[in-house]
Amino acid sequence: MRTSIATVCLSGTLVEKLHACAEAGFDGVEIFEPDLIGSPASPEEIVALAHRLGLTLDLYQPFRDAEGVTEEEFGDVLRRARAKFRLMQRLGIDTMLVCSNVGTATIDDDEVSAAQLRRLGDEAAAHGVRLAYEALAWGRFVDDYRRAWRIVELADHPAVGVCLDSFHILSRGHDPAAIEQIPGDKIFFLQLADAPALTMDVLSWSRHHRLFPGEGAFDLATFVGHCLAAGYRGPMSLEVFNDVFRQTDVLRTAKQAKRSLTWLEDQAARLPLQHPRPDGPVRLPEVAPPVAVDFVEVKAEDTSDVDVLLRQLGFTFRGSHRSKQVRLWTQGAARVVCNEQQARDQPPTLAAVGFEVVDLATSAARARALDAPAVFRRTHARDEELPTFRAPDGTEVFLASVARDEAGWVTEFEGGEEASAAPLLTGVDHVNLAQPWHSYDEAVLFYSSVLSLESGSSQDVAAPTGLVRSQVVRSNDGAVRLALNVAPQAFTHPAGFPQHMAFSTDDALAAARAARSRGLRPLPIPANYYDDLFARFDLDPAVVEDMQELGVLYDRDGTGDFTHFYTETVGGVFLEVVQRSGSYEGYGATNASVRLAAQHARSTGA
Ligand SMILES: O=C(O)c1ccc(O)c(O)c1
Ligand SMILES: [Mg+2]
Repeated sequence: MRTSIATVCLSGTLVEKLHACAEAGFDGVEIFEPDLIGSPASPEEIVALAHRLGLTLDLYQPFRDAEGVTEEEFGDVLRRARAKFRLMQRLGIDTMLVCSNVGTATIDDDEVSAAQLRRLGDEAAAHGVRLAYEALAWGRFVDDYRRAWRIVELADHPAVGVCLDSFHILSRGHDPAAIEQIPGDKIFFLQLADAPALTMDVLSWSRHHRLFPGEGAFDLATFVGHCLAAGYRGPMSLEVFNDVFRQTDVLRTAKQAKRSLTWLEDQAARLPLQHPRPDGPVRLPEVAPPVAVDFVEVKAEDTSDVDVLLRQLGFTFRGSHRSKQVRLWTQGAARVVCNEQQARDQPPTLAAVGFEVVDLATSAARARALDAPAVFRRTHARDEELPTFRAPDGTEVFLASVARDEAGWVTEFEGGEEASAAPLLTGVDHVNLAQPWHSYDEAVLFYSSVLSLESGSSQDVAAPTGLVRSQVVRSNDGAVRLALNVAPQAFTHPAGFPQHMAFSTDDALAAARAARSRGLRPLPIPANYYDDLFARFDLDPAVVEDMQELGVLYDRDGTGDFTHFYTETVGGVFLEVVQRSGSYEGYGATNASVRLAAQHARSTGA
């Protein structure tokens, strides 16, 4: 399907925006009026540039406060509209978005609004223009797309149709199913935006927090499905007002936007549609989510502090790579690679995560179809070249075939020991990746779309230096879980906000005891925490005493419980050991804020 994007989604000047939209692969743009008014380029220059870039100009917007006004006021509406129609002729744009009246409406009467839109339609038609009437969620009288359609139906004018904007419909909780009652050729335009689930007034929500599809909580696939079933034939266009995207790199945001539409088109294509259109929607290569984390890589000039922690947690040193400065540690199914190549002056960070996928070729094709940037580096652990992509946070994502011959690359490591036959730690439970504030939403979309993971709701965890926003993307069966955390702004030092990997165990207390016997000093947890544990849960005092002694934390909900402990942080990395019982699916959010305070105390000595 044709793709389009409103210029308001992006940072920069109108000319910069057009270049970025074209480079990201959009077919067209919506010209957001303030971008044009503020541009030194004439309408004719904009047309020439768009033509040269291969972009169509699909929509001019917005035209405000047109209907439901007094006759006297309407005279001025017509005067304003004529000026805009002449401008649109210069721009060669044939569709103008008219949003429902917010500021000047005094007449709450569909007949009056319809008659005014009809007269505006006559004027538009005389200029070769059509009007797409959009119900803003905060419109004075018209704030529901079903009412906007009723007015358009009453107006009964060939140049008057509706514009459907997912935000205005889904933010109000309006059922999009009635879209199917609108004839497809009366849906003149379709604007798409996602948004996080927030409880706030819709105007602020819309103007500051919209997201690209796949980054928020709206069910946009179903929404688009209704539009396609209605017979909509126009472009899928993005209209996202967002405080972050207004200031991030224009090309990067445009590419993220395009990825979101590619993902959404695929989601919509999966729905059984009554009226599939001849030009799509296009499917992506379909892949199952990864079945496991293959390995996690720590990179540093000197990883020896991490090696010590791994040894204390019971990992076995499996050897050094025969040709590279890389060491392999394993325990159960968990593999950690310590990489000292090309890391001069770098403290330890989580640099890469490998994922085991069932169908390597198709997973790589999907990543490429979503324009995931390829990384070319010699794989540290094997001679075969694994498909590798760079996530928005800089993490390198390796794809490895679950069916490959494991012995192959492990034998490239020499001088190591035999893996333990009875490991206390059994695998990787989750990997926690710190996100720069400006690429968090992009990361949610990247990991969920490229790896076919599902994103849950986001949570805020209090730290002494700020709130840490956290969202998990995971496979349905929980075998792969990534926790994406936005670091508070205070974390600007080189190691950044600490990241961690959590290993699973069937007995966290035993694992903590064994680690202690190997010299591990767990992250110290305040006594107050254990006093509070008694208040939260009816626990055996002897068990809590053990927990306190070993720095072990505990959580429980209606589904099961969670017992876990943390190592100290080295550079930008720490390790966690977790035991899930019953069907507990959380991450101990209450405990995470205790952990953040403890880490803060350790780093400041306070
Ligand atoms: O926030 C606004 O005013 C506004 C303007 C035009 C739109 O298409 C829209 O959805 C919102
Ligand atoms: Mg809109």
